[in-house]
Amino acid sequence: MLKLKALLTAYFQTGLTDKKYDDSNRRIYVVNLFSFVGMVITGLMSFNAFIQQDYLLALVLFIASIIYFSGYLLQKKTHNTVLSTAFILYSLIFLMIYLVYSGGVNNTGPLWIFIIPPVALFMHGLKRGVIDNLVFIVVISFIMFYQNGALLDTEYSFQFKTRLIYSYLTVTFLSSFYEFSRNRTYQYTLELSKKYELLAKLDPLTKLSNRRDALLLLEQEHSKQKRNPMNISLILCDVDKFKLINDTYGHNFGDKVLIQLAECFQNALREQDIISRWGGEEFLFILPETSLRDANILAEKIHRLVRNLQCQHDKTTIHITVSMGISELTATQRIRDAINIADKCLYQAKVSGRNQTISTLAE
Ligand SMILES: Nc1nc2c(ncn2[C@@H]2O[C@H](COP(=O)(O)OP(=O)(O)OP(=O)(O)O)[C@@H](O)[C@H]2O)c(=O)[nH]1
Repeated sequence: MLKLKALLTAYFQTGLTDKKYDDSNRRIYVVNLFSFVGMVITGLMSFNAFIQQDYLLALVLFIASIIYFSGYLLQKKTHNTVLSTAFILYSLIFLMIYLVYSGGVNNTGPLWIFIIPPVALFMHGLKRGVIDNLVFIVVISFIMFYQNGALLDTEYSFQFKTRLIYSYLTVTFLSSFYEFSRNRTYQYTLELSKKYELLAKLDPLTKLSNRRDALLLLEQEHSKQKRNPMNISLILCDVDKFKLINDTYGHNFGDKVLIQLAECFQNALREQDIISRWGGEEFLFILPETSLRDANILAEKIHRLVRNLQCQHDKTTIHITVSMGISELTATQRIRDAINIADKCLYQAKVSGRNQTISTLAE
C-alpha cells in the first residue's frame, strides 16, 4: 500500500520544479493528474464498451487511454507543458466530439463533454480555455443540428440537444469565473509573497541588503569562487563617532546620514559589488573579482567621497568620516574567519585614530 502511494506520488510529481509557487508547476501537476485519470477512466470505459460488444467504441476509447498516457510521457521527456497540455486536451476534445457523434454506450456519451470546460481552463488558462470551449461548442452544435442531425451516427431529441448546449454554456461560464477568481487570487498572493521576500532581504532604512541577505549572497559568491578561482575582498566600514552625531543632532538626523552614506556607497561601487547594512552604523562591502590592492584603492575613494559629503543640519554642514577594515576571502577559508579579520582591521583603524583603513595587505 505504501509502495503504491509512493509510486503515485512520484508519478504526479514528475517534472515539477522547485519553484513552489510557480504557475507552470500547477500545469505540470494537472498534466500528470489528468493523464492518469484520463487513462484509467477511458481504459475502464473501453473495457465496458468491449463487454457490450461495441468494438469500435472500445477501440477508440482504448486509443484515447494510450494517448493520455503518452501525454504524460511527452511531458516527462520534453518538459514542454505547452506541447503535452495541447496533446492531452485536443485528444480529449476529439474523443468528446466522437462520443457526441456516436452517442457512446446507450446514447450516454454526451454526458462526458462537461469535463472539457474545467480541463481546458486548468490547462490553457482563462483566455485560451474560453476559446477552446467556444470552438468546441460551435463544432458539436454543427454536428448535432446540421440538417436535423444528418451528420450524427445516432439520434437525439431537439430538447436534449438544446439543453446540452445550454448546460454546457453554463458550466463553461462557471468554470471561467472560477478560473478568473483563482488567477486573481494567485496574482495577488504572488505579488504579496514577492513583496515580503524583498522586505525580508532589505534594510528598511537604507534599502540596502540586510545582514541575512548579505551572508546568503556572500555564500553564493564563495561557492562560485570554489568553482572558478577569483579574488573576493571584504570591506567592513563603520561611521566614526556616530553616537556623538545622534546625541548632538538627534536620531532622525543620524538616520538621514545613514541614508546619505548608503547612496554615496552605491555610487562608488560597481554593480556586481554587494553593499549591505551589516548592523547599526556598520556596512559590509562584498567585492567579487577584486584584489586586496584594488579594495584598498576603493577604500581611498570612499574616504574621499565621504569627506565631501554634505550632511546638512539646519544651516550647518556636518562632516562625517568612516573607518574601514579590509580582508580577502579565499576559496579554502571560512566566510566567518574572513569577516573576523576585516573586523579586527576595522578595530585597529578605530584605535589608531579613526578616518582610516587598515588592510591585511599591510601585514
Ligand atoms: N540614527 C541611528 N542611529 C543608530 C542606528 N543604528 C545604530 N545607531 C547608533 O549608532 C551608535 C553607534 O555608537 P558606537 O557603537 O558607540 O560607535 P561610535 O559612536 O560610532 O564610535 P566609534 O565607532 O568608536 O567611532 C549608537 O548610538 C547607536 O544607537 C540607526 O539606525 N539610526
